[in-house]
Amino acid sequence: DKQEEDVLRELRLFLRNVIERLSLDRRFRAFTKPVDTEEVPDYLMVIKKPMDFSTLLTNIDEHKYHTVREFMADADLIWQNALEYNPDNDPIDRHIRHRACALKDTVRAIIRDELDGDFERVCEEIRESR
Ligand SMILES: COC(=O)N1C[C@@H]2C[C@@H]3O[C@]2(Cc2nccnc23)C1
Repeated sequence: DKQEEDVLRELRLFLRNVIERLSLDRRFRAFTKPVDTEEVPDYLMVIKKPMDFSTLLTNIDEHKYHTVREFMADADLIWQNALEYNPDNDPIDRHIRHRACALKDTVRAIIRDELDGDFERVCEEIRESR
């Protein structure tokens, strides 16, 4: 109904704003677009569900996320994939893992500080009612 659509629209606005702020952070540049599987031919053999900020935005615009929890499941893939694909003890891998951990902490801090628990509970109620 109208009020429920207003809640879901507010959710999309919040999620878009989170991604926009992450995309402005130069530490997270490697996470803004899908890993180029022509440059990295084995990527899809290792990583079963690639994810990046541009794909999250597309998913938001396609109304794929009805709760912050559903969004977080995909957002977490970004840093989880980076830790999985870049495990080596060399400076390049360690650098991207450091950024992946920074992304994990930053997303959690934004959600903790800016998401009202009552708002997420309303989103979960709407999703369960459908
Ligand atoms: C989130 O980003 C990543 O997990 N990666 C892993 C890939 C391996 C390495 O760095 C990435 C891109 C790349 N392209 C060309 C040659 N080598 C690389 C970015």
